[in-house]
Amino acid sequence: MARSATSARGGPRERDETDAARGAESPDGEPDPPALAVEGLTKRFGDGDDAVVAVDDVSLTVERGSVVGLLGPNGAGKTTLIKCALGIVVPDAGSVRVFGNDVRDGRRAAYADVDAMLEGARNDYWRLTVRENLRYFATISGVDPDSVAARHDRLLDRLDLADKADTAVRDLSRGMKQKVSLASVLAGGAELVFLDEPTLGLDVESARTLRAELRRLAAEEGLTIVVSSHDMTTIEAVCDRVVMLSNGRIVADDTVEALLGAAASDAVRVASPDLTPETVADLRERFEVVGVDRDARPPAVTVAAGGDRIYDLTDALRAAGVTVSRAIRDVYKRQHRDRARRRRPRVRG
Ligand SMILES: Nc1ncnc2c1ncn2[C@@H]1O[C@H](COP(=O)(O)OP(=O)(O)OP(=O)(O)O)[C@@H](O)[C@H]1O
Repeated sequence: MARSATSARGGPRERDETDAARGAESPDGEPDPPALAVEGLTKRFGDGDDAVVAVDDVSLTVERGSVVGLLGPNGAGKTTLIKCALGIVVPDAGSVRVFGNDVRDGRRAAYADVDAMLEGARNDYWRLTVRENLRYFATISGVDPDSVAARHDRLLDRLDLADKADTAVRDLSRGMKQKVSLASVLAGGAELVFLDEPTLGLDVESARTLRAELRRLAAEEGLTIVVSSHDMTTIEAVCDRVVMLSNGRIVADDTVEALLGAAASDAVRVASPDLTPETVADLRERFEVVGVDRDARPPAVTVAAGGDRIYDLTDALRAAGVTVSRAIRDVYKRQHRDRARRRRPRVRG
């Protein structure tokens, strides 16, 4: 994947650390609008038979202070969705509101508190030291770097980079460079941060460290984060909520616990008002259907689809026009436990 970078923030403005600590309610007592509200977003690339609908009528709200994961296989539309949200790619249809500001009414206001790391990296300046990079990115974000010096110290400390603060980035390991990328994105005090495949290219250990530090930073700094990944481990470790994309559409939106728990248990109980006997029959041809609950509201089907098979399942559901309301694992576990108990032979003494 190409290395690219962005600063989605608006033009220069005076800003200090008190901005970042804004409350969740406006002075008139009205609840603040969500950090991100995307409505009916569609983006098509190409024309005719070659056209690809990368993002297909996606609506999504991200509340302030939440950490939301966009999960899906390569080509699912995660990067395009993020680029549309950032105004880097112009959608064919739909609207994007950032902290209540419609981006069509003015990018500067909408993106003043937003920053992003795209496609796994940010173009840090390898000849500059770590701290110089943070000061540089704060400056181009419109923030006086001296006013956020304490924040930079804290970031370096949290990311275990303090003793590398005066080292040129080119002399750091791949994992450390990635942490500098993350610190650079956070250097200007953005409140809404998009991280597209933040652990891309990292070895297992570095990825684990970055995930843990990201989770901690999100909690400590009260950030709103949208993280995209094809890797469930990253989403599971960092996010509260997961939005699963397949072929440009949202096929599931639930807590990480519910959705990834379902995948880990090798089965998914899918509830949807769109489930019909025909859909279930189609699913039986490709998957092991271990339970059908037609009387549930909405109806539900439990399908064996562990690991990457969950992507096949979401594709099949999407092809059948089924939008998943909920996916959970406990019912499946209970069913199996009960079935196993029924099958267990009695041992006579
Ligand atoms: N600039 C472009 N021109 C043409 N097609 C594109 C362009 N950008 C993305 N696409 C296509 O749109 C679809 C979604 O791509 P996108 O990069 O958004 O997916 P993704 O989920 O981020 O996957 P990956 O992790 O592989 O980047 C893919 O079929 C991709 O080939």
